[in-house]
Amino acid sequence: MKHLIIAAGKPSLSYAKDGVAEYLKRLRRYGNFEIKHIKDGSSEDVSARLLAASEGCLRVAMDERGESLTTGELVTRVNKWEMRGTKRVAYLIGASDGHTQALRDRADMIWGLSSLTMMHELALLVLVEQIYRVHTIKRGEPYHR
Ligand SMILES: C[S@@+](CC[C@H](N)C(=O)[O-])C[C@H]1O[C@@H](n2cnc3c(N)ncnc32)[C@H](O)[C@@H]1O
Repeated sequence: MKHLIIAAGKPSLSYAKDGVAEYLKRLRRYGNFEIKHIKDGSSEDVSARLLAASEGCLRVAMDERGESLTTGELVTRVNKWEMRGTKRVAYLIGASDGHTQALRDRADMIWGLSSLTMMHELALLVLVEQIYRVHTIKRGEPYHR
């Protein structure tokens, strides 16, 4: 299953950029992971671009008001998607004013990393760390302890 992360705006915080690059590098040996940065703008424009870029994917809208999962529950969710034959999952990180209702309505899941509002680049970093953590758990590797 391919994991595609789509985020609005180019990364500008060097520490977040470095962290994301590090986890993406580590993830290489676990499968197919990609981060796509789309043009920033209003919620309407960004949500429309996120929907277009995630066509055909199982959509996970990242949102602080979303469902809260433990890492173990996330492993179960990823396993379930794989067992159902999902080919591509897209995690959607929104603009400064968040996602539109139209995007929420078309999401298969709305996931909150915490109930704190984070800058989109920090949300991206926490997201890739969790995706990395999930894959080390699936392989029985010690990182997750
Ligand atoms: C600055 S936040 C937008 C906050 C905006 N006020 C809202 O109502 O959604 C930019 C993006 O980062 C992501 N984000 C920020 N905090 C998050 C969290 N705790 N969980 C999941 N995603 C988060 C979301 O995708 C959000 O659209």
